[in-house]
Amino acid sequence: MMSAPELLSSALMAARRIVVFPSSVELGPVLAHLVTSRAEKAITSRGRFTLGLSGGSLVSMLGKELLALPELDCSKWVVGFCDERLVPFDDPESTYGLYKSKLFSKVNIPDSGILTIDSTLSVSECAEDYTHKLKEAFPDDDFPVFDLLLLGMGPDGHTCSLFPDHPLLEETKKIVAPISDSPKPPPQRVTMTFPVVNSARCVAFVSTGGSKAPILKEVLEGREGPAFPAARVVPTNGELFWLVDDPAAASLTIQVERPGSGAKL
Ligand SMILES: O=C(O)[C@H](O)[C@@H](O)[C@H](O)[C@H](O)COP(=O)(O)O
Repeated sequence: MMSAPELLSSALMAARRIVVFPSSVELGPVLAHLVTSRAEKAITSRGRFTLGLSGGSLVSMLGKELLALPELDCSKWVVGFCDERLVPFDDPESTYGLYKSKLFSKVNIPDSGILTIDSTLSVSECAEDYTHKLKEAFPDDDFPVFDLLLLGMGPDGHTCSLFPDHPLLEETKKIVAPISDSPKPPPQRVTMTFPVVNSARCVAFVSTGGSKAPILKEVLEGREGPAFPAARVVPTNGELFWLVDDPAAASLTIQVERPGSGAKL
């Protein structure tokens, strides 16, 4: 018989869907469909779609795949950033700057629907200012409940700007936290905290490439010692997807889904 913690852990695993594609070519359109299907559902239920974005390879993938859709309507989207680097928007390291050139400038998201950081502030003021913007956008929630958060994972198991062994992993009160010692440059950033990430209605990780295989195995199949930040993403009431390609999934021994072409999540 399973113990209570084992039962809980197996229930959590059951809610998690690991979906493996041969490559980004097949993964991309499924990701785009996940975004638009959750958008449609959210707009029908609540009149708007709230989406949290991350940097890394997601920027180009989303730019390409969303712009390939024939009738993309983003007029009711509210977009925030799961984390952001404290650099000016025209700096090549700015996540907002990259999304602006690859996506925002080409779709009809209203400027008022894009929740950006103020990069002129100090890192702690920037976190407070971004907290204020999120509270205004989600006045009814203790922690903002995004319809969909798109996350990446670094080779060290970080997600958002929540890095292994960092005190921010234990944050339970703040919505947004400053970080000034990020192990990955640039060092100054702001990040959503776990209470926000785990409040989302749906969270989808996108992780591709063979360099992710060892960490993906540890994150998804467990390891001795403290869980990696990416493994601590377990939405309380929401869906959790891991969309990965074959090279990233190469070391996995747990059960995964391998959908055929035209799959919808
Ligand atoms: O702020 C950052 O330094 C990056 O955005 C980073 O957190 C990225 O999201 C992951 O490293 C995943 O990167 P890939 O999507 O390229 O795998």
